[in-house]
Amino acid sequence: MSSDTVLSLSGIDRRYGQGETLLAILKGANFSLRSGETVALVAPSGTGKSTLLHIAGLLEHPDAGEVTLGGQACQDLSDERRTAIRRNSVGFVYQFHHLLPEFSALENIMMPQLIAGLSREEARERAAQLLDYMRIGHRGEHRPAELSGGEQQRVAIARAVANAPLVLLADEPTGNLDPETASYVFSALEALVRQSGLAALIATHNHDIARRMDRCVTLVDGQIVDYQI
Ligand SMILES: Nc1ncnc2c1ncn2[C@@H]1O[C@H](COP(=O)(O)OP(=O)(O)OP(=O)(O)O)[C@@H](O)[C@H]1O
Repeated sequence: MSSDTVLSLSGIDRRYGQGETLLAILKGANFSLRSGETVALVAPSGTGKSTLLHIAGLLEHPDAGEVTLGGQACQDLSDERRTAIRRNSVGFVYQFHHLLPEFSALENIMMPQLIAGLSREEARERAAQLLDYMRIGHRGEHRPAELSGGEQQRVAIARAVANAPLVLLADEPTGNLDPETASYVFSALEALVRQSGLAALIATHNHDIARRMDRCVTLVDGQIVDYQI
């Protein structure tokens, strides 16, 4: 593993079901992501993109193999330790925003920072900066339901990077938006990732988005392989 590798997956197996319903989704999959690198994961529906992101982000255990995040091998760690590493090292963005409905945009972005131990003042300042960066600084006091889909997703992106993670994992981050809004929101995400030097693995069906990444990979028969668009 090279010294600037921030995420590596090695020999990952993941199966669901058993007997006649056994589905082998990942079969000895290998992947590594370097510091500051952006990678698109483009693969047909049902081939295991979400599964792969969940395993990479320590939300799910593989049946075999090792996930190394920031140089730390994670497979045999306790759930508490895995949760701590996930909180510090990984930012997630999903297709649907998953913002907490009863909190304002600003509070949603503050939340992971407060959990990480920052003071309210520090968290608020960083959240406000991120909202400004995403060009929705004026919507900070609004709750998610009062925001448009594109605005909600920009808040979710800001929340994902609020703790300055090592890696951003995004699962169809603009999949729920119309093409024009998707392009705008993705540009905001890309600018944020590039500006902060974040490494990102982004699952998308959108080839225009995938082309903007440093490289593309796909899933073929449970393996992660390079993909040319
Ligand atoms: N908990 C589970 N139990 C059983 N099967 C599952 C489970 N989670 C996922 N699968 C199956 O594993 C396969 C891969 O699912 P996954 O969600 O990773 O695919 P995907 O490539 O992200 O799909 P999409 O592009 O449609 O979101 C699918 O066939 C799915 O039905």
